Amino acid sequence: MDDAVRLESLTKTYGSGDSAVTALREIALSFPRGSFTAIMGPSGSGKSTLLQCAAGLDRPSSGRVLIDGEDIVGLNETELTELRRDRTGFIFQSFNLLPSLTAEQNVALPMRLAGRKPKRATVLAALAQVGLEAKAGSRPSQLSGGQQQRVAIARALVSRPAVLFADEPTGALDLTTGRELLDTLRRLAGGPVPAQPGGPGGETRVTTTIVMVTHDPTVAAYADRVLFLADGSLVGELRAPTAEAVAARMTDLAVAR
Ligand SMILES: Nc1ncnc2c1ncn2[C@@H]1O[C@H](COP(=O)(O)OP(=O)(O)OP(=O)(O)O)[C@@H](O)[C@H]1O
Repeated sequence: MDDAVRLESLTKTYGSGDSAVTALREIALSFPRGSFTAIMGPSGSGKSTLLQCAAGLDRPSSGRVLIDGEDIVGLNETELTELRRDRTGFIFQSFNLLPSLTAEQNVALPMRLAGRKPKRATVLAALAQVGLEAKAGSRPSQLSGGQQQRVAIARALVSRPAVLFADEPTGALDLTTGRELLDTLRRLAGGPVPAQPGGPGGETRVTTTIVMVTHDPTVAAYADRVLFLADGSLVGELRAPTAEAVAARMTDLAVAR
């Protein structure tokens, strides 16, 4: 078994009776370890619902979600909390860092809140994974937006999760900063990163599995696979995507509606 995450016949319906909305229909998908997948689709197609169900933040109506081979759908609330803390990481458009804490303290916070005392070396290693070991003592106000999002990634990685879920992770960043962040994500997933003059390099390779929702074809093109959703169903996939090919598929989906 080398899937970090597997979805089997995943269906999610909100509400009931006449007002029922089926947000996901029988989705079957595998996310191999070390893969970087983008999920795209028109507004309301089920992207966020898929991410939330796969991450154990929401419960599917039927079907299975396997993380590291374990079905998480039958877990109780305590077990789900542990799963979210130990086996999955989540990053959002907003960085959600505590302004009064240093980068190092922000990264350590989830483990501390869980009553654990993370080793300093573990926290610094997570910061090193995102190229920020030199900023461990900086507070968010002393960091750029891109650096703050990297701290949020390090915080998500500190428990060495099986998978990192990202919902519009570059949404609050300018173009250049967003690209740097996507290069970081691609490096974490073990993919090739184009050489950048003066950019970071030579760091240890670690393999993370990344599942990212985005509206932007340029952002999706950083992934090694793009999945397309429409009306809750999986309607296509592109491997080794280019921004142009992704944009063309999205136009086709909009026309088909
Ligand atoms: N809590 C909820 N209660 C009822 N319906 C919901 C709920 N959350 C989502 N939906 C519905 O489920 C469908 C899928 O929503 P979802 O947010 O997953 O789509 P999305 O592709 O992420 O959209 P967007 O790109 O606009 O963020 C939509 O029809 C939405 O209205």
